[in-house]
Amino acid sequence: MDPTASSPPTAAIHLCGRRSPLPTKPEPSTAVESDARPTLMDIRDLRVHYELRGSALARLLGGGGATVKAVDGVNLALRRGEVLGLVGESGSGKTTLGRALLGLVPATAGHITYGGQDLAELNQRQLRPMRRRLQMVFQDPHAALNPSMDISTAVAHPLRIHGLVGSRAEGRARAAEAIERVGLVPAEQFLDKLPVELSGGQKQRAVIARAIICGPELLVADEPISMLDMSVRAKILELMLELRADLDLTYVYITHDLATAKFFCDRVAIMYMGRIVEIGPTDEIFADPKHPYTQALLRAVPDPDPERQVPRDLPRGEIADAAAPPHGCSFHPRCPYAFEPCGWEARDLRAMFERRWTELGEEVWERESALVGELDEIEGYQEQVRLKVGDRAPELVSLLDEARAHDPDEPLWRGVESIDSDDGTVTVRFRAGVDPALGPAGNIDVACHLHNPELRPK
Ligand SMILES: Nc1ncnc2c1ncn2[C@@H]1O[C@H](COP(=O)(O)OP(=O)(O)OP(=O)(O)O)[C@@H](O)[C@H]1O
Repeated sequence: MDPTASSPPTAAIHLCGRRSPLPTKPEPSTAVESDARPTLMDIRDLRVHYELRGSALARLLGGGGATVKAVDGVNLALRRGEVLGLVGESGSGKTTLGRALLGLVPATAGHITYGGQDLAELNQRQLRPMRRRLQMVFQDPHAALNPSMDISTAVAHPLRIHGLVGSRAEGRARAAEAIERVGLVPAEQFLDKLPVELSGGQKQRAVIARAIICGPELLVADEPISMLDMSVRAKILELMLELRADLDLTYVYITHDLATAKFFCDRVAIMYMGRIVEIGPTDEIFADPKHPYTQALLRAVPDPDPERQVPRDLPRGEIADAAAPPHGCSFHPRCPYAFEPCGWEARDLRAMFERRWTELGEEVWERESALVGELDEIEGYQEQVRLKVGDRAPELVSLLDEARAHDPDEPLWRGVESIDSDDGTVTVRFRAGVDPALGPAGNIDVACHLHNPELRPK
């Protein structure tokens, strides 16, 4: 099989499976090609890491602290007027990246250049005037509106925060304009209502009115339709597209839902474990995804045609612990095409044994685990595993040979450089891993060694 071909692999990926009824994608609002647009915001090597303190007992014993690399080296030029989708599984870092772009979470490192300033270097006071140009639309419109504040006060709130209105009457008039602009007409019917009196779709319109009232340039919309009824989802996206054209907005659209990303976005960036692994024009990524993870994501989208058989293969592992990301390419433990430079390490050997014993059953597990020993000791990033088994070393070498012969297509074997036995110790050495960087594959940028001419299999 050609690993760079676009046929999707067999990994199963967790995604929101519900599809929204969507109208036909509208033509782009301007004749200017998306990639000819000027840059609105330039993000360079952005990192947002969270230090976890661990339990008091763990700290007492000298451990417990860990770092979650929620965003880990993102480079991105956001173009004025585009809709950029951030797509990925839960925990891939989409929300953290979106919030970092607005200065809502501090960057650990890197640069966010906007309006001639580096947002990553500004403190909260310095960020404040920028915030009216950078707004967020949250997933849950019910939680986003204060239940005791009427709609006109809630929508006008940002104007007051930024000192952009002189009187209450002026705030109310501006709120009425914004409310009408988002399709809540006549505005008088909504101004004095409390959120509880509005439907979910109406509330999200009010939230959008609040987001546009200060004249922003960028809206980060975090799953803005996922909590709404199917019947109103498409209407909210259509409204957002209209607002983009009328108000010259740029959107970052965060979603699990590839169907809406396909409809709504000019470009999509696929995130995995804090990094963008693929980015490019939406149509091209959907037609010919380059990264095995993107291929798996697209394969996981339910097919509306009941006649078409979509394989439902078992997932090959879960998304890894963000506090201990895999070495090299963080997708390699799940990737059916992983090969020599992808970053093999001790815990991949452990995962191979776990898969083997799950497949072959209890008897094999009992016999082989007694020989291999505690898998818990095969942990973390080590370029080699040393298993001290005394005079049973030849048996263990035979077991590893047998495991390879049983499943020669298992990618791990391509990463094993050598298996040696010496003085009662079996040493499994792995090939050195390389961190994949985003590089061009046609109009798409992809972080995968399969597309690196210097590394890909000949
Ligand atoms: N305040 C925090 N403290 C510690 N870890 C955090 C914090 N916020 C996020 N994380 C971790 O960072 C990683 C990325 O989380 P994030 O919410 O950005 O992902 P996501 O792709 O938006 O997920 P979802 O789709 O579920 O919202 C996860 O491992 C998450 O547990």
